[in-house]
Amino acid sequence: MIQELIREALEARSRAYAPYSRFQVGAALRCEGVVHSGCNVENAAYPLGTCAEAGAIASMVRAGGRRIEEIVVVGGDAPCTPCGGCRQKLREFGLPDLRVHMISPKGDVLLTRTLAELLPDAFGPDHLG
Ligand SMILES: O=c1ccn([C@H]2C[C@H](O)[C@@H](CO)O2)c(=O)[nH]1
Ligand SMILES: [Zn+2]
Repeated sequence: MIQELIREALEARSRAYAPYSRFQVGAALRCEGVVHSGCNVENAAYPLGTCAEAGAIASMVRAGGRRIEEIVVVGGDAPCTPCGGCRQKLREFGLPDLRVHMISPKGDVLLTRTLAELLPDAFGPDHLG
């Protein structure tokens, strides 16, 4: 189960475009049994760079998916915890109990957190009723 996500996250990371930070990130999520992945894509206009999580979410939405069931993120040797913006993007399609696994470049799980732990008292789609 998580093994496929780990494999795909590592594969995505190998395609990252990160010439400025040199920090390559990959993410892979499962939605209705289908795995979607993404990598960070930086830009010479620095603020326009996009995160790996955003790429995986865009792939899921393009395929018609709306619910993230589990996600794996891989960056460097320390757990690559999603940035604040990505936590909010995950909230759009993930329930508070969504498991976010952070793995090492070797594929070992370093840290697992729920989305609620990463983004407590989140503002989400429910607020707009
Ligand atoms: O969870 C994260 C954290 C960082 N990055 C990217 C953004 C930027 O390209 C590089 C350095 O911050 O890593 C991600 O893609 N996901
Ligand atoms: Zn991010």
